[in-house]
Amino acid sequence: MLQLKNVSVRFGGLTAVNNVTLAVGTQDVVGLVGPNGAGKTTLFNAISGLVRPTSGEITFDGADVMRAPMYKRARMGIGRTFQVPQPMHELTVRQNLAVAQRFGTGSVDQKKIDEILEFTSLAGKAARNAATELALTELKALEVAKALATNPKLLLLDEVFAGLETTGKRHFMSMLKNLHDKFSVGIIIIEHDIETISNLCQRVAVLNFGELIAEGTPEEVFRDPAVIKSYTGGGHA
Ligand SMILES: Nc1ncnc2c1ncn2[C@@H]1O[C@H](COP(=O)(O)OP(=O)(O)OP(=O)(O)O)[C@@H](O)[C@H]1O
Repeated sequence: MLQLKNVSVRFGGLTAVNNVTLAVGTQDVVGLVGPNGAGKTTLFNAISGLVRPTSGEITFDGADVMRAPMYKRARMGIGRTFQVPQPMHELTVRQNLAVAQRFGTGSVDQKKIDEILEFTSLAGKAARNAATELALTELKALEVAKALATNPKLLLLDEVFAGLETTGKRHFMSMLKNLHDKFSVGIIIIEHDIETISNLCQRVAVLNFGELIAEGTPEEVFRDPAVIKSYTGGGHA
């Protein structure tokens, strides 16, 4: 469904993503890992339309999306979260979901919003101000809820576990484990914790200095010497 072919993103002299080729289907839950600065978020930005690749091809359900703006990609089914939660200020949790839903689908469906609020354990917080009245775990859940409200076929999750305490992490883990089945979405998840990735994903892709250096099952990838070297600061594999 998502197909990247030789995608590169350069910022001036820096190549943040280098010639990446990757395919992800609706049934896939793929972990995207790699050291800090490896290009993971930039790759998400390229897929969701926040940055334009310098070269390469991106197709979604067979359609070329390289020049499509973010909202068009959202309407085609590419949803995402941001590393730092970005609730819309002055709006309640429910209103945040309604805005996200309109962005992604063109209309508002309160029944679907109720379902998402329930799934993300935010039903009791629906009337709260999203920017000022939520704890970090709830803000992170709202990021996922907003992405779900856009009705994605493919969901890009950017470090949703970051900063959470053990209980919050456990809660998120069980939510994400059900997410794929409940909403029939493919998932690409950026996450640093190897155990979390191994728990959630059937496949892992590893970036290092913008290059895809390994792809396979968690067992295969995390014992690959090139991957271990990249994680232990060995630089270019
Ligand atoms: N808008 C930008 N302008 C210039 N350089 C950028 C921009 N966005 C990212 N970069 C650079 O591109 C490289 C890749 O960054 P990116 O945030 O994609 O890495 P990452 O793998 O997501 O890192 P982390 O795990 O720390 O979030 C870094 O060197 C970063 O400084």
